[in-house]
Amino acid sequence: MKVAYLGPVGSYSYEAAKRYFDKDQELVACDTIDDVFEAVEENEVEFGVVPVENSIEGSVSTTLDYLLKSQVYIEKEIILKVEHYLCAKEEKKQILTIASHPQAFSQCHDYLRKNFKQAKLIQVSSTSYAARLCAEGEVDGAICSPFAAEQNNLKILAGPINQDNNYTRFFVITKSPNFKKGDKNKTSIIFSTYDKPGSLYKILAIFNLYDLNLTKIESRPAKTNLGEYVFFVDIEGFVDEEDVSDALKVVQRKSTFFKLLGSYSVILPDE
Ligand SMILES: O=C(O)C(=O)C[C@]1(C(=O)O)C=C[C@@H](O)C=C1
Repeated sequence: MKVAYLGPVGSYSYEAAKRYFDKDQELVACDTIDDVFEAVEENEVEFGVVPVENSIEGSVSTTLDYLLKSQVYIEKEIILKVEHYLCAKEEKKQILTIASHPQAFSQCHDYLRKNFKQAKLIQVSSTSYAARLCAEGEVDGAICSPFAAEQNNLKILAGPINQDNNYTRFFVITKSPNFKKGDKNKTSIIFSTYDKPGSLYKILAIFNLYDLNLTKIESRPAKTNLGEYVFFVDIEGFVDEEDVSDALKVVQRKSTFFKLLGSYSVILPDE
């Protein structure tokens, strides 16, 4: 079985994939999140692993947009504690350019403002690719994990340099889902509603009626007209539970658009 992830080896997406899949699965590195979704959609791989949300920086919009437009489902959620380090080829090198993923730069914003206000920040597709560029001498420093630093023979100059409580959620996506219940379960949907007073309130009232806890609600542009939105909602509970399935039936009836993204269990971070 093949599993696509945002590569190269040593990205946090790689670490997330390693947490869920065992050695028998072949991990296939992709250059971008778009490539991961396309590899799954085009049946080149059975599964993909993509970052979806970070506790400091919020949602990964590319992932949300693909969840909306592609025919893939969420099979599992993996939460990782993310600790970023500033790494370089040599300890004494002056750091004028630093490469990393935009999410990682945001998660280390305070440290960078304080210590590297003058440095040029170069956004690249993943933290492990940043480590590779640094090893190749393209940039002076990289923000990445200790594992990515080790893979690329980089030295750790400082870290963890991210803000506290830095966690990222990853989804395992697939075209043929096998919704399996675990200890901690969630169900994710996308819906849109009418452009009328109280429409969103009425949908939220359904969750209230069935006593369901929402763990996330976020609006994204529907990409139709300015001011039209879709809502991404995560609900605590599994689709085979009566309250969840009954609530979703009513939500679907009251929505102008409805998509079930999946019902899945969550792998919590190692502390
Ligand atoms: O660059 C990586 O290592 C990734 O897996 C991407 C990503 C992200 O997009 O959120 C994953 C986890 C961290 O929050 C920073 C970057």
